[in-house]
This record gives sequence, C-alpha cells and structure tokens, in this order.
Amino acid sequence: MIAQDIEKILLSEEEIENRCVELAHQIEEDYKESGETPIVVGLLKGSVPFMAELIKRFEFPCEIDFMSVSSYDGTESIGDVRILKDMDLSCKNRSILVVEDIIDTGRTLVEVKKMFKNKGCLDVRCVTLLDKPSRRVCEIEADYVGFEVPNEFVVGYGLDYNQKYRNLPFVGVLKPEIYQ
Ligand SMILES: O=P(O)(O)OC[C@H]1O[C@H](OP(=O)(O)OP(=O)(O)O)[C@H](O)[C@@H]1O
Ligand code: HPA
Ligand SMILES: [Mg+2]
Repeated sequence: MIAQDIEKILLSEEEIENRCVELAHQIEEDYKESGETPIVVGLLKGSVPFMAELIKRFEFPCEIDFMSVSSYDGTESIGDVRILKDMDLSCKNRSILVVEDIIDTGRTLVEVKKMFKNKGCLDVRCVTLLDKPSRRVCEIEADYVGFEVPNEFVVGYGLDYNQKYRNLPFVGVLKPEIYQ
C-alpha cells in the first residue's frame, strides 16, 4: 500500500476540496469582472487532480488545454525547463490561467510565463495548489494559492516522487527512507 510510505499527512482530501471551492469563487469573480474567456492550461502531469477539482466549480466560460514541461529528476530541480508537449489551442491574444500543483524554486512558472508572453498572450495568471516560498530562486508568485507548505518534499494529489504517489487523495511527506 503506497500510503504506508507516508510519514505524515499535511493536507487532507477534505481540506483540499474546501479550498478548491474558495479558490474557484475567487477566480470566477475576477474573470466575470473582466468578461474574458480564458484558456485554463494544466501543466502535466502534477496539475491533473487539482485542475479537475477546480474547474468543475467554475461557472464562467473557459476552455481547457494541457502542456507538459519537465524540470525535476527525483527530488532535484535540474534547472532547465523543457517543453515535452505543447498546447493544442492557439494562445495568441488570449488570457491564460496556468494551473500548477506546486511553485517550488519558481523556475517552471518563470519559463512558462515567458513563453506565453512571447506567444502574444494578453494576460497570464497562475493558480497553484501549493506554494513553497522557502525554496524560491526566482522572484515569482502565483496569483492564487491554495496552501503554503514547509520546505519538505511533498507527494500526493498529483505530486510525485519518481512518478509515484500522484494518485494519493491527500498531500503528505514521504518517510525519509523512501528517498535516501
Ligand atoms: O517551481 P519549480 O521548482 O520549477 O517546481 C515546480 C514544478 O515541478 C514539478 O513538475 P515536474 O517537472 O516534476 O513535472 P510533473 O508535473 O510531471 O511532476 C511541479 O509539478 C511543478 O510544475
Ligand atoms: O515538493 C515537491 N514534491 C513533488 N514534486 C515537486 N516539484 C517541485 N517540488 C516538489
Ligand atoms: Mg514531478
């Protein structure tokens, strides 16, 4: 059972779901005001459970798409952000809401935002389930944050360690013996 590899649970499924309701309302208010139809772009693979939980609560018109960029090997940020799969929709002159599972060093979000600006997007915002500000190497913040987490490697609810644990319905910290 993969839950046995977890040392402690940081965020329960219920806490995450309740926060998604709040975030969705906040985001909805902002887009209703601007009248835009954003493209909600999930960054694969980590954003999938959070994105599913969030967008079903949006009551404003939006389109969805996905991109895959990768910058982690195990628990290490490898610095250079690679695009593994680009989005299908054209993003020129569109508003983009990037959905992330976590902002850690900030490198991924910096590169992704730069890329969207270069493609002629009108506006690029980001919603992230988790924020780990203690690890930042780039000056960047998400526009909407679910929870701040401490400087520990977290898994579950989309977040992986070597591709495992994404399917856990909560966010937790792995037992050290798993990755040491
Ligand atoms: O702020 P950063 O230090 O750049 O880290 C955050 C990024 O790293 C993880 O992605 P990863 O590259 O592991 O891909 P994944 O979503 O497929 O796990 C995570 O999903 C974020 O996209
Ligand atoms: O704490 C983390 N857990 C899983 N993936 C990650 N990618 C960046 N930080 C993390
Ligand atoms: Mg990962």
